[in-house]
Amino acid sequence: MPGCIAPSAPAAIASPMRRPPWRTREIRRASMSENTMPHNDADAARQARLISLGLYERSVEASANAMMITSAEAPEYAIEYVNPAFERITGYSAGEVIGRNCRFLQGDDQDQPGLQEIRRALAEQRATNVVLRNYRKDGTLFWNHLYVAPVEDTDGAVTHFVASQYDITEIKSYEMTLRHLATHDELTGLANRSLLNDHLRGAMARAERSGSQIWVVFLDLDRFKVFNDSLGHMAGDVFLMTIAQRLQASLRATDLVARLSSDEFALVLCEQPGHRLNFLLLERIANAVQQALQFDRKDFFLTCSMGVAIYPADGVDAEQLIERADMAMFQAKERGRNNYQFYTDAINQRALERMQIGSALRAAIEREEFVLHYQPQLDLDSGRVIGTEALIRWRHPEMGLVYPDRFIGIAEETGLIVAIGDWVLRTACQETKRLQGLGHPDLRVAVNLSARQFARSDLAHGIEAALQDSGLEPCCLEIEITESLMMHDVDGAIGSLRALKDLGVRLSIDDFGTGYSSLAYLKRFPIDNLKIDRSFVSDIVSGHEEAAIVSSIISLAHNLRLQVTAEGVETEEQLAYLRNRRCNKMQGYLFSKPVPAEMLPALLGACLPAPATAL
Ligand SMILES: Nc1nc2c(ncn2[C@@H]2O[C@@H]3COP(=O)(O)O[C@H]4[C@@H](O)[C@H](n5cnc6c(=O)[nH]c(N)nc65)O[C@@H]4COP(=O)(O)O[C@H]3[C@H]2O)c(=O)[nH]1
Repeated sequence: MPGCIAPSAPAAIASPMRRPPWRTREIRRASMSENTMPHNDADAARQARLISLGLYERSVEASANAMMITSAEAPEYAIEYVNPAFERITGYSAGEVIGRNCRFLQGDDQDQPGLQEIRRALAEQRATNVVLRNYRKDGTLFWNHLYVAPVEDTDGAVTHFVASQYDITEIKSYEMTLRHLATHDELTGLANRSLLNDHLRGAMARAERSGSQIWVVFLDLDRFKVFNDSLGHMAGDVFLMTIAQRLQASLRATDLVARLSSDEFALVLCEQPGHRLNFLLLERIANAVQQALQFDRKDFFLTCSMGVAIYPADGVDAEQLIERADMAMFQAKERGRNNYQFYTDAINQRALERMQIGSALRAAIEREEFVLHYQPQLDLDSGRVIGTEALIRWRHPEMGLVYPDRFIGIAEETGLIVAIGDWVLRTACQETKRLQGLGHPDLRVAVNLSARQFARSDLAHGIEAALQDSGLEPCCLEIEITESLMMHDVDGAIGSLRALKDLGVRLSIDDFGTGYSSLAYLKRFPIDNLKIDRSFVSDIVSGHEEAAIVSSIISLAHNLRLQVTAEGVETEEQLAYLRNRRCNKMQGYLFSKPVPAEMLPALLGACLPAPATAL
């Protein structure tokens, strides 16, 4: 049989034979019937006739499947007969194989579970079937579904084994293709999440035995979406394939790289004896990602953020390790991207809080737990309040007053920001209209818009509805959009801004100076106002660089006929500096913190002190 029992003595080489030497149970019965059974037994007579015609023999010869008959004598089980199909499939002639044990069909590939089953079946003289990897004479692999059965003589003693072989290579390769598809990412050919989980579980079992560590790295490409959206999906695919190859090239063969979703990858790094895992490996990975990517004969550069969870310290099951590495990656993103973070309990705590906030936010909309505070904005020439900025707060039943930095990002991720933003817009318009009726007819209000709101096609329609329902004049509403939000898709932003401008509302760029505005774009945006970010204002008196930036923003804005608002003004010195540079408006704790709507009337009549001597 293929692969049976190691020979101890050389096999007796029988002469090549074509005649099958067996008698199966039926044949035996039939042949007996010729001599011993009554002539009126029609079945027995038919059997006997078939034998006399040599039909069995010729059928075996004609079979499309390989057939082989071996002696039942251990240990060699020498081949006594092979049919023409065997010769065709294996490439061996009958003369080359007769007398040999058939283990040559497996070559060096002897460690196959099927072979052990065959050995057992031969020893126990019973039938069995197994699948084996066999090799043709020219060395090529074929998958063999082998069926083996004992053949008895007239006395019931097993004298031979007969084996029929089915070449199932095609089915196997189809099966393997299906398995590959089910466990690999189609675009990059990397492992997918299911293979990652299996691999990680295996690696953990090995690491437990050897007492070594595993690092699970969650890697996310920074701003990949911007590239994908602006250059097109073809460029995105090229980048992903290149990065997949680079990641694989920067790791060892025992490590694994998987692609989890569009621009997310997971790496399983296993410690090898004498080589501790260390941060240099992470730097090598970051460096591989950072190399120039080519598309359309141009160079592009991407960075990545990574989170690391360590087995066994940070978790002992695969899903948990991946999840914790993901949390750490999120922290790396929050810390400004292009860096890596190791998982800590504090990160877990933050992630839990984010989850709690996320689910509580849903209920907050229905329970009307949000409230707007308003921070006055003042004209620096007259010193008078000309408007306010509406800033959302959440009156959480247990957490108390929650500030937007803790929940706006989560609302943005979950999509709840659309409903929240709509509420802010309507409430700000209504409350401002009410204040106008209290003797401040020109009072304006500025409202922040999030990325998701800005991306909605019905944005202008929503704003128009809020204005109509409240009765507020469009010129009294200022929409604030952050600089980075507009730079993601400049042409799209220009289109959306024009639609808003057509309504008659004022437009302002928030946090100006923190993004990466190309100043060339600025004049293409139909905007009215630039708000200088608080981080520059806070250092204008002490920091030369910040002062120079603020000065340049003001003159740039004036050249483009835009107004400028400085936010976060806290001191008289800052105010004096801004007045001196002819900044138009200010907002900050120096005059007032954001206050509830009820407290605004008392502030609206107040004034900034008159300018002192110029700086
Ligand atoms: N240290 C200091 N801080 C000052 C001073 N003057 C004003 N601030 C704070 O600076 C932030 C100004 O708002 P922002 O830049 O639009 O930044 C806002 C805005 O981006 C976002 N946000 C607030 N309300 C909304 C909203 O209704 N919708 C959206 N999408 N975002 C909002 O949350 C951010 C933070 O809001 P707040 O916590 O209210 O923080 C406010 C305000 O309280 C000052 O003199 N010193």
